[in-house]
Amino acid sequence: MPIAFRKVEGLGNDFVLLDRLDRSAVELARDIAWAQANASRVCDRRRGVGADGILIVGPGRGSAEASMTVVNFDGSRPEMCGNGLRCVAAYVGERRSIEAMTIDTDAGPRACQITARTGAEVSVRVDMGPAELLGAARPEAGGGREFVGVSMGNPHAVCFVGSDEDPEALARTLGSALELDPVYQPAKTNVEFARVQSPSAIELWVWERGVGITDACGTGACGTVVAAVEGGLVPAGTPVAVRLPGGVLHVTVPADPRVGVTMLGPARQAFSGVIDGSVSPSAAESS
Ligand SMILES: N[C@@H](CCC[C@H](N)C(=O)O)C(=O)O
Repeated sequence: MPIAFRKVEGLGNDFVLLDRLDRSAVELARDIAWAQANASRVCDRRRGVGADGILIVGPGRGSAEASMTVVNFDGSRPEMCGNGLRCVAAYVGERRSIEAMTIDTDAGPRACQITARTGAEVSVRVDMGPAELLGAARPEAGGGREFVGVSMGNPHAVCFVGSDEDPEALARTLGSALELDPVYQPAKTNVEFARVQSPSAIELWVWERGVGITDACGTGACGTVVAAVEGGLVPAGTPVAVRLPGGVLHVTVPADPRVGVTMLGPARQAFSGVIDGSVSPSAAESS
């Protein structure tokens, strides 16, 4: 069966979006299972469409306009995805001709507001919901560094580095081992290496659970600013520019992060296409 999709991205964190707005609960569950079983093939950058994950846009519950289910590259199902949520809001906004909406996620309903349109790019402000501080840890794989645990619905371990360390190199060399470190089992974790550049700017590299290094991570940006506010590195209540490899997200954390974190950033549809049903086997399977 041919499968129509849209390719969407937020700061280069890219997804295959499947529109399932008119599906029943049973059909939606079947499509999510298909996505989980085929994610690494569909998302393969040489043999498939190429993406960090799959977004399944289903009908909303209650007053929500839609639901978002996220599937990571490796087929796992995370609770939340900030960049994905902006992409879904932009898509639902276009389909329904609305600017404000609520999207159900596996971490709860999230309010989204389209704030601007510039050509193909849409700016979306998202209420990312409450953050939860999970405490500090010194995981074995971290070489003695301290990581602050933050939940944005999904788990993050944030490490602040000084000017003598390179956050990109640390994310690339330590990310995988930290994701799988015994301290973070069984859920595993997303891993952030951040450098505070000023009270209103943070440089950030993220190793994403179930994916690897990505160009940007919305929940990672929010979790990092929550950890920075908690540590007194940036003030609460004012926007912080989080500079990721793919661009900038603006994150505001209130004095009490349990009240709700807001994130502002772009979303864009890159192209649309059809998966013809013969997605190539992954390199691992064919070798
Ligand atoms: N890229 C996302 C996060 C996607 C989920 C993450 N890999 C996890 O497993 O928690 C974002 O923009 O937040």
